[in-house]
Amino acid sequence: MELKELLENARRNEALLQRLQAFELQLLSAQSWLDFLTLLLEALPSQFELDAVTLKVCDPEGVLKASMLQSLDLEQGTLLNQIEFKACLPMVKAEPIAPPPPWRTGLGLPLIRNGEYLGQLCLYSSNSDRFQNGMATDFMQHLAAVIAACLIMVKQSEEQSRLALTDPLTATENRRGFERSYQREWSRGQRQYHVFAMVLLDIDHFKKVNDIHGHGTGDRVLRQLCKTLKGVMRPTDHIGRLGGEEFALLLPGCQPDQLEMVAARIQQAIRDMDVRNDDGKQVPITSSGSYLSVTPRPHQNLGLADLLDHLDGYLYQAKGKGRDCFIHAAD
Ligand SMILES: Nc1nc2c(ncn2[C@@H]2O[C@H](COP(=O)(O)OP(=O)(O)OP(=O)(O)O)[C@@H](O)[C@H]2O)c(=O)[nH]1
Repeated sequence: MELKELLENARRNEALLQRLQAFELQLLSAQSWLDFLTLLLEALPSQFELDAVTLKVCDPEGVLKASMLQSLDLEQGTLLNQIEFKACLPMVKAEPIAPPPPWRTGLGLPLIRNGEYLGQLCLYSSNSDRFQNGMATDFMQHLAAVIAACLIMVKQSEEQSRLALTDPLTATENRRGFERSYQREWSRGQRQYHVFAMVLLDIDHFKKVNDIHGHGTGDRVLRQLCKTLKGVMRPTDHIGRLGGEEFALLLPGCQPDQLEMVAARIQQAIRDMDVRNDDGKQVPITSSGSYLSVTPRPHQNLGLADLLDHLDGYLYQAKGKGRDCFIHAAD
């Protein structure tokens, strides 16, 4: 190789190294799946002239997928189309791989952290010279090591955020978590003219349950209630424990004409709960609630606190009507 060519190669490598280092720094500051996956699946291909990047991850228990689904909202969830979640993956080396059509060349990079094989990053190009057998892959292996470390860090950071937004007794959203879901649903509703429903419900005479049967039974009622609610609601619905025995439900896409039926179903499911006290005796449970259909409009902002205040007035009426009663919180 001539000197001029060698110098030219060295200059190209130096420029690539600098771009990789800048990219790695961005990756290291990612704290959410959205940041991490956007960098990996969108910024990486555009900054390094790749035609496609896919990620295969070892996820035998489905924990990673659940974490990503929970963190990303519906529109951001399209990022997951570029990820394959596998129960187990064969170990690969950092080397060119056969690309799926229409790509001409590909490079597979193993993601390994502390000896644990986490998955594989696949880079594809339509340039037939891009990835060739025998090529040096040390820069890219360094990038893969940083990606593997970031994958673990983001997973931990997301888990901490999830815990901060979750009620420990019932594993439903706490007030902060529910506030976040509400904000997201409100924004999505504004963009897509989506309607959603809100229900505020409260267990009747819960103080008596605690007083007569003890706090252990009271806690069991709360856990059973949330399990029951999950059974009659859609997986995309939200349950928030606002405090004590008061819960708010957010049902995206629930049409106004279905809401009364949905509320009646929830009320009946709570009546049908089979909760036992410490002596195995059945504890009858009823609840009261209020419900409302919400249509977010552009340039309007109805905060959760105002909406809950509104629902609370009707919940108070439902209690006044003798409890075991759900009321439509019409304007
Ligand atoms: N077991 C248990 N009890 C709780 C928890 N959080 C709040 N509580 C109890 O819930 C009870 C709520 O009582 P009240 O607000 O008087 O309501 P209520 O007895 O359900 O009466 P109505 O709502 O009017 O039907 C209180 O006794 C609280 O101590 C909890 O995490 N576990």
